[in-house]
Amino acid sequence: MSETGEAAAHLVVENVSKRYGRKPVLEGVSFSLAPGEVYALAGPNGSGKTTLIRMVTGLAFPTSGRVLMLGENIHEGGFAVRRHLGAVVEAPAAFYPYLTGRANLERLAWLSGLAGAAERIRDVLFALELVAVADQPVAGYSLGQRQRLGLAAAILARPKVLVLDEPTSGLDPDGIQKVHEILREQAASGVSVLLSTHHLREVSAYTDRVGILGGGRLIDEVVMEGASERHRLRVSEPDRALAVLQTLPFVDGVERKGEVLVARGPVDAIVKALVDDGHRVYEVTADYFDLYEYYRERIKHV
Ligand SMILES: Nc1ncnc2c1ncn2[C@@H]1O[C@H](COP(=O)(O)OP(=O)(O)OP(=O)(O)O)[C@@H](O)[C@H]1O
Repeated sequence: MSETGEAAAHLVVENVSKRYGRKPVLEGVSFSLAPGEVYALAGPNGSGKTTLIRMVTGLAFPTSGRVLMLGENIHEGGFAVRRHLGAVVEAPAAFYPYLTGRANLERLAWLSGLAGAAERIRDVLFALELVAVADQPVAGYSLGQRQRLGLAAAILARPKVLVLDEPTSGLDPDGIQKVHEILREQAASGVSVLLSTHHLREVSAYTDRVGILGGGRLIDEVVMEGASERHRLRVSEPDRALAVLQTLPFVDGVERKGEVLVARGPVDAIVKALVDDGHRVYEVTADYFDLYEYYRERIKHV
């Protein structure tokens, strides 16, 4: 749950469950996104990521629970709610193949009543590096160009919530970088971004939280900021140091890995506590949090 509180949240998924016939796909999924927050959904094939994304965008209905976008129920609010939403749910997004990329965007801008459309279209085509192909029919676009046009269309009307199912699938490394750059920029300008991904190492650099789906439930939520506050410490008498750290209230988890201790918490205070207790601290290094490794451990027994 967002620390910002639900009143300020751009998106609230509240106890959402989904069944297809008698088959439960999702059960009691809840999370929320504050303005400017990036939330990644991860989970094995078939764990329900696409189903959840389709419900968040109003394309599918929950069997129970609800989805609020800027405080309004997405399934009941009609256009008034959906105008806050930009989404790429099907990859590649559907466009009129015989129209140019620019003409497709013009059509979408017209449908959403966007003011200053020509300039905005120029800007998004530039941002997604599509200027060179903007006036060619979409039928001739590569998969990567189509994917980028999908993202251009999603951000066109300046949504407050951006929802993307696997936004980098099928893209080359440059295309992946481009998409990540755009998502970061969107988040920095206050847009809440929800995406599903199998590429955890790629997104871990800018995701605020990661929800791990398994067996139809949200089995874990990783707060990335906290996760990066881990350090490896090489100390004298690691067993005794471990016992000391375990008693400190500001240490949010500590374990021994061979000859080093891996501790989560404010590193200055941790080192001071050890030195005060008579330990020698030989080495302190930031412990790179490997989201992918963590994810693999978490889903092992699902
Ligand atoms: N329309 C449907 N009717 C019946 N079952 C469905 C339907 N849509 C999805 N499912 C089932 O729901 C489960 C979750 O599917 P979903 O596509 O949401 O998973 P996913 O996490 O997005 O998978 P992937 O990583 O492969 O994209 C699967 O078991 C799937 O077969």
